[in-house]
Formats: sequence, C-alpha cells, structure tokens
Amino acid sequence: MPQAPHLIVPNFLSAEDHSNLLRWTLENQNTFVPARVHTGVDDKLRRALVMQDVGPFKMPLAKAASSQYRGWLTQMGLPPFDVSGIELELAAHNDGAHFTRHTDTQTVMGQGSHRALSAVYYFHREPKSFTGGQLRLFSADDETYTDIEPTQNTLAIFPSFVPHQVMPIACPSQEFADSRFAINCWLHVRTRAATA
Ligand SMILES: O=C(O)CCC(=O)C(=O)O
Ligand SMILES: [Fe+2]
Repeated sequence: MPQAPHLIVPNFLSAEDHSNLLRWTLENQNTFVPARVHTGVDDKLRRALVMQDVGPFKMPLAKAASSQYRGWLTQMGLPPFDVSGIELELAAHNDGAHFTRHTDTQTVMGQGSHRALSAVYYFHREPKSFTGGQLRLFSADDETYTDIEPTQNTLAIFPSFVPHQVMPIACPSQEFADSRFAINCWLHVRTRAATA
C-alpha cells in the first residue's frame, strides 16, 4: 500500500520572518492555553498548549497558503478544490506532550465547511532542546506509516482525512522556550453550495 500523500517544504519562511515568529511566540507565552479535544482537555488524548491568534503572522501565512495550495495539491496528485477559509492555530509541545491518532476532518466546523488540507509549520529555538515529536502519517490500509521530523522552518502538508498522530516529545529543560512549536494551518472546503 502506498504511503499517505504528503509534501514537505523546507525553508518555508524567510530567515527574518522565522526569527520574528519565534520571538513573538516567546513574548506571548502567557496567552497559550491547554489544547482541547472534543471532550475538553484530556491529557491522555492530547497534551499541548495552543493559541488561536497568530497575530501579525495571520495574513502572511494565509496569503502564502492560498497562493500555493493548488501547487501542493498537484504535487500530491490530488484533485483541485476551492478553499473557502483558512484556520490557524499555534501549538507548543513540551515535555510529555503528544497527540494520539486522529484525522483533522473529525472536527465539526458548522457553517457548511470542513478541513480539507492540513499544513503544519515547524519552528523552535536553537539549539534544538527536545526530541521526538515526529508527525506520524498512516497509510490508508494502516499497514505502514511515514514519520515526519518537525524540522526547523519546514512545512508539512497532507490531506486532512489522513490519520496521523504526534509522537511523544521529551524536553528535559521543560522550559516553554524549548518547546516544539508548530502553526497548524487548515484549508477549508465548502461542504454544500451556498444558497443564492
Ligand atoms: O503538530 C503536528 O505535527 C500536528 C498537529 C495535529 O495533528 C493537529 O493539531 O491536529
Ligand atoms: Fe491533526
């Protein structure tokens, strides 16, 4: 069975944007809250800190995603679709953090749209002070998987229906600044035609 469709884009942001994003993230530590799953906060299913507001990086990231996603689909051999909206979330994974197997389409969005494409941008302080935290993508028959390293300044893209998990992170210092940081970027598709 072929591996799950995915794409890796190294050096996604300029060095300047990358360092501004890291600085801004560390300055805004106190706005992070424990991540929730459908049942609320549940460390057994997901342990991470998140924030929904990516401040000054919202527009540049949304623009980059909307101008590039058609190329990503082509490269993954997936049919084109029109993006109806973009959702962003900034996540920090520290010691013991993880996210058990799930698909991103499970999230009920209401409003007649759902997540179609997931793009995760990885960044961290140097020197890298965590281990683990690979993104594991499962093949359709569950026989095989692909592990993606959360590499500095790299974007990982996959269809939101692909089952995946975040492998446990070890971060001995337990300092927020040493976390595995990621911006989750979900591209939505409309599930029913808008009524005229
Ligand atoms: O951080 C990652 O590698 C993926 C996170 C994820 O799967 C999610 O937030 O839905
Ligand atoms: Fe996910």
